[in-house]
Amino acid sequence: MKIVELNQSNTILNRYLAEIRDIHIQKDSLRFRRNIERIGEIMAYEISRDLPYHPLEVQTPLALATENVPAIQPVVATILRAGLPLHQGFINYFDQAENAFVSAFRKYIDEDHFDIHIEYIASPRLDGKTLIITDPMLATGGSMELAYKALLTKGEPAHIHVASIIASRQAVEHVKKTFPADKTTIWCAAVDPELNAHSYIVPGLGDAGDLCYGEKE
Ligand SMILES: O=P(O)(O)OC[C@H]1O[C@H](OP(=O)(O)OP(=O)(O)O)[C@H](O)[C@@H]1O
Ligand SMILES: O=c1cc[nH]c(=O)[nH]1
Ligand SMILES: [Mg+2]
Repeated sequence: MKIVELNQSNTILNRYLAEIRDIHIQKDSLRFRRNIERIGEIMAYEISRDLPYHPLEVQTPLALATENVPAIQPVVATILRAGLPLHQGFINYFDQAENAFVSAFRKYIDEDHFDIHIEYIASPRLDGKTLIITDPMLATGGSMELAYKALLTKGEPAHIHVASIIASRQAVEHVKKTFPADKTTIWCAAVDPELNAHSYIVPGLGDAGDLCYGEKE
């Protein structure tokens, strides 16, 4: 399975990544959401390199020009709620994309134990399409796996791009085990080494959903 770790290259993405991790800057929730959206735009640009292309003739005021443009538009799926600003970044670039939404949230049984609940799915048919599943945090990988399984009820995609901003090493291994190796690519801005007892990514950034939209009860 191909795994792309974008912070291994020096680009402006690393500035936005540093800002969403920063305990002081991340308190500005408008900036936090906008940084996540900007990272989504950059990830969409990077993933666009992997799409099929075909030549398109366009009429300029002076003559015909030919440009190679993406031959397909992906389906951009996201996991509510923290995925929303990342999703917006993706569709800023893939502006003709179809969209899918899945809800997944951790329901804690006690401090360190939780079940993941999927209660909502809205998706087009996925057969033969390129599916991008976006979620800023890939901690255990459980939400991503369950969201993918829920999306499979809408058909079998031809290719799957898993796009997360911060993934734990453990979650990358989990996706490798639970997604089809021959047609899945993992894209992340950073791979972090650990999970804590609460299954939060360390160093990570904290709770992405709460930082975007406030604490939930
Ligand atoms: O890899 P996992 O261990 O499943 O954890 C990652 C999930 O946790 C976060 O969502 P959360 O459950 O906090 O919901 P929220 O977006 O409503 O805050 C995040 O956006 C992922 O969906
Ligand atoms: O580190 C983590 C893990 C799950 N969800 C988050 O928002 N952050
Ligand atoms: Mg959350």
